[in-house]
Amino acid sequence: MARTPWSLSGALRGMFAKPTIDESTWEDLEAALIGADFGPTVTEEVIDDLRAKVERYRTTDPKDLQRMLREGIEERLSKFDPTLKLTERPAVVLVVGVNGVGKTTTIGKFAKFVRNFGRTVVVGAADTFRAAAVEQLATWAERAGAEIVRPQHPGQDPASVAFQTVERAKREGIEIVIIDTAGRLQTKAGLMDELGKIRRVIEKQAPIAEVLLVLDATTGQNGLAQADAFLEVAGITGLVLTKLDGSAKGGFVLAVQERTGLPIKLVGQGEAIGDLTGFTPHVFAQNLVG
Ligand SMILES: Nc1nc2c(ncn2[C@@H]2O[C@H](COP(=O)(O)OP(=O)(O)OP(=O)(O)O)[C@@H](O)[C@H]2O)c(=O)[nH]1
Repeated sequence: MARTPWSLSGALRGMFAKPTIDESTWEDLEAALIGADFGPTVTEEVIDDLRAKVERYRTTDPKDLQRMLREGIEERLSKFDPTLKLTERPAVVLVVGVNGVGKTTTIGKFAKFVRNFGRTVVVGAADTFRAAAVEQLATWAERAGAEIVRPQHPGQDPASVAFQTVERAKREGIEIVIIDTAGRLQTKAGLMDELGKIRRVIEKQAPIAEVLLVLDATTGQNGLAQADAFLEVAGITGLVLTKLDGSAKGGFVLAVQERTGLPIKLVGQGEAIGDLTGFTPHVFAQNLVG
């Protein structure tokens, strides 16, 4: 498998090349985990757990340590359920996040992702203040083979666009609804008002299946702070990590789930329409640790 920029294999190479586990092994491991944005708490827990296992199994072989690290990370990642719940018809998905994290691109890729499973899709452009954003979304929708509902005039109430999108899905029997929302909201109260209103008008017609928060993996745990307001008010059901292809912060993937208590459901690793996948802990742990 191709090496990813977030793989630990480079940082751990020296350590696993040694004949036996010694004190410097633990120092190298700690530096590698901190460098990969696992954060101090997770790093300490992972190392304590590994030290205990090394002692219990009386091993001195770095290869065993590598396997135990991989299994330990997989186990922690697997505590969260990455399955998208899209069984309702229509299944309404709200997509939220701060500007620039890759929200529009993600919606385009996600539309394509569900189209690949043979589902019909309509996208709602409820980020109504920027005409350019609506056009960008329309381009992605077309590429994905999805319908789009646009605002009838700039600045139209986002909730009314969301309403019209769900209405159209019901009228035309479209299976999946994806609603784009504005990322540039100044205050938590403003965010709460706008998202609250969008939710209420949607729920008059259909339950909301998923609320996905998009996060940029290159900003890692620092970027998470910007999304705090969404975490507090938006009723998030899952996370989407974008730009993992350009990120050295593989540990963020574990840290973000544990810090938010929310599962990662989708991962973006490139700018092309096919560069979005579901999240599989086993595959991720394998690529991360080697
Ligand atoms: N390498 C890489 N680039 C990505 C990925 N996802 C998005 N991008 C890029 O990130 C930039 C921002 O993406 P947008 O989709 O416009 O982000 P947005 O959050 O909608 O931003 P606004 O439109 O400003 O709200 C674009 O240049 C995308 O091509 C990814 O998974 N990998």
